[in-house]
Amino acid sequence: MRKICILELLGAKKVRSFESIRDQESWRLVECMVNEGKVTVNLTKKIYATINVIATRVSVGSRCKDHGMLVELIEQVVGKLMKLRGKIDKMLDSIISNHQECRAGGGRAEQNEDLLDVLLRLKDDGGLEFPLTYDNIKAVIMDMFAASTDTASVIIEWAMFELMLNPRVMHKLQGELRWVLKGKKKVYESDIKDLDYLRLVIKETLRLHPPLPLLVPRECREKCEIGGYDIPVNTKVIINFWKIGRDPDFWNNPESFIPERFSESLIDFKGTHFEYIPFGVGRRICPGLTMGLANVELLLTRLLYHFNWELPNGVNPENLDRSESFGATLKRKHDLYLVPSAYNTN
Ligand code: HEM
Repeated sequence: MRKICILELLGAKKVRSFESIRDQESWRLVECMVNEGKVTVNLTKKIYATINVIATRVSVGSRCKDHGMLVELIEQVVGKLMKLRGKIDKMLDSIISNHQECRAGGGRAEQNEDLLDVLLRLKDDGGLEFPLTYDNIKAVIMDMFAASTDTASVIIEWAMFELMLNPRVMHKLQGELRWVLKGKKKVYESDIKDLDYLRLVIKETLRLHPPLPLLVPRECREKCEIGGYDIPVNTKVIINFWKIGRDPDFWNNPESFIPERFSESLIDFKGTHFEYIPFGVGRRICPGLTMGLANVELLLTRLLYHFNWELPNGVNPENLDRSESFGATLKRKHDLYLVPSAYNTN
């Protein structure tokens, strides 16, 4: 299944094929905020809703009549897994049969397939070492929703938080965006390749605020010794990347938000530099890295290029709340409220 994810679902070509979905949904958010004018917005909710719709459309297309309901149920699913399982299962059954009807009528061209189309095609084609069942397919679709929504939205939110706290970085980043994009009325994904500082800002955000701070648990396959302690075989090992990312042995001024620290450095997040593993490492490294970054880069760029941002009345950077919530994903404890004013959108 991991092989299918990497080769068929989450590879660079497939990620590129969803460019128009990322474009439409992040632009919908820009237009909505431009229309609302200069008022305080709950940015947490807006980012989450946008990323969520992108994840849903990418996974099962927009043909699902129960879309809104599905999104709501998925939000609740983490806490109430067993109770909601039956409901979600039914809904996924109905989405699957819609897709099958479409396939029976000739189906979609390969470049227009959503992830569910790909999985159904692989199932029908046969020839897989382990044939796919509908339960397998439903489980993967649920994983795609869950793994792509929280991760990308919390990165964007923490990046916005750090930028409000660090006006120097905000100024430099918006300077880069507006210099490179030279008055464009709308930013596209193809513009993003030239935004070097944006990439450093995302990297630094991932260091201080990794969405999955403890990665996924592992098990020791061999007995070993670490720091004088004997670790028996089969011990569950949890890697605390949050702590590693702030370890003064590896990072100068670890608590400060300094994107430039990555500019002359070869450190990247592909899992070979163990001091920096926001996407994990080894055989279980995140297969959705390209898809996740594509979502983060476009939405963040549009939020920063098309708007200037202020704190709501009465809030100073010093009392911006930085509390984290407890859970598998490192979310903010409280929603982030900011005031956008539109820049160069008409
Ligand atoms: C940009 C945001 C993302 C971040 C920071 C992130 C981070 C991670 C991390 C840290 C792991 C655990 C890796 C390990 O323990 O070595 C992981 C696993 C995983 N991620 Fe992501 N992820 C992101 C986006 C996505 C997306 C968009 C998808 C799918 C559409 C995805 C699918 C998965 C899956 C299926 C696994 C489990 C892989 C396995 O256990 O073999 N992720 N991710």
